[in-house]
Amino acid sequence: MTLPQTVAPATLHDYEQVARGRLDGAVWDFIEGGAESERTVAANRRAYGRVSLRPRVLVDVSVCDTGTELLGARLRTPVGIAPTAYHQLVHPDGEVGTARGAAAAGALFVVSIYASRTVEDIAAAAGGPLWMQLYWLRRREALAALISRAAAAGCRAIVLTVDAPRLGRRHRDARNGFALGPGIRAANLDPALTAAAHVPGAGRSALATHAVEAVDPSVTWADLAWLRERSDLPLVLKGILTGEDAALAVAHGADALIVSNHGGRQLDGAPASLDALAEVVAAVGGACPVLLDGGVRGGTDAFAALALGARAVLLGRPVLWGLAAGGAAGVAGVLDLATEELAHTMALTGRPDLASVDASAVVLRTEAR
Ligand SMILES: Cc1cc2nc3c(=O)[nH]c(=O)nc-3n(C[C@H](O)[C@H](O)[C@H](O)COP(=O)(O)O)c2cc1C
Ligand SMILES: CC(C)CC(=O)C(=O)O
Repeated sequence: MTLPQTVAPATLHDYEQVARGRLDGAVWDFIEGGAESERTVAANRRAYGRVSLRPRVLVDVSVCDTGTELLGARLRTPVGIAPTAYHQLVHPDGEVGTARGAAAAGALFVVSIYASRTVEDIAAAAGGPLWMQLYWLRRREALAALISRAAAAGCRAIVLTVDAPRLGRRHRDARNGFALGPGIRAANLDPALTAAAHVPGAGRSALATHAVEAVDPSVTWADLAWLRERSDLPLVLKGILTGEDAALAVAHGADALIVSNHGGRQLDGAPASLDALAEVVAAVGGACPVLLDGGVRGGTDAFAALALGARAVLLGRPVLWGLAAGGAAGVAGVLDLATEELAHTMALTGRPDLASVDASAVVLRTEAR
């Protein structure tokens, strides 16, 4: 599928407009919405407005190289795909389309535990590195089975999301009584495990009900050893927002961290991920790569996060906009556009490669109180 002829997206928000016109209102609310007052959703975006760039001039920028390395894999772009659930909500190809788009753009794809296509089908369509994201399920044998399956399919890292011992209170989904339709399911889990996600109820989100049943809120740092015993794959922790937890993650041998507030969908009142980045990078002290997601809506945002110490940035909602707008071509379009914008910002700031995109390239002002 290709984008309609009449649409020539110039920004990621142009994809958002196309997606909005195509999606059912409750699905749209599920994607766009956040927890409670959605103030962290807003904070994520506002933070990029407080960034000033410090351009250097008379630097040879005839070639701007966005290539990078992450956990041993070469990537054409540091802009990758954050794990988001149930891609078939927005396009029939689901995560297979997303994997094709990521391959076309040379980008990392982090596959959600709630992918609506099997990890084997996704891997067959992929051309670059895939990482598998997990929530800590109460049923540990299901978790162990999925880890083995992901490794056998060729996933190169396990990403454990640590900011969701329970699901954020998402008022839009509760009001909509949001539930999954019969045609969409978590393709990599036993259907019994996600049955509750299909049962609508007035005034509540079926996904929230399901998460209470499925996810173990008692898990602690000590349990990471259990994961380590089951897999040699690098372990990435997603959802770190403080220096204290970053230091604990390093002490527990994490191979990478993702600074993330889950796109403002978990703790309303959590800081903008961009504001949390410097604290985490300082605590990690170069021990492992730090990635960031949350509110990245173009190459200039990516540039700011990279300058403040992120090795890569991940897009959540924009990838779903691209998939809804044009399947694999839409996903590739979103990633290519963000990467082109990044290269453009690198040229205009006199930073021809990512090594030169350092702290001297930006000023992040603090928010006035
Ligand atoms: C519709 C949707 C579903 C998501 N599903 C997951 C998920 O299954 N696992 C996870 O770790 N994070 C999930 N996230 C959070 C994203 O990985 C990411 O942290 C967030 O979307 C980044 O913010 P952005 O959307 O502003 O780019 C989801 C986000 C959205 C919007
Ligand atoms: C199905 C949900 C639990 C996925 C998720 O993490 C989210 O919606 O933010």
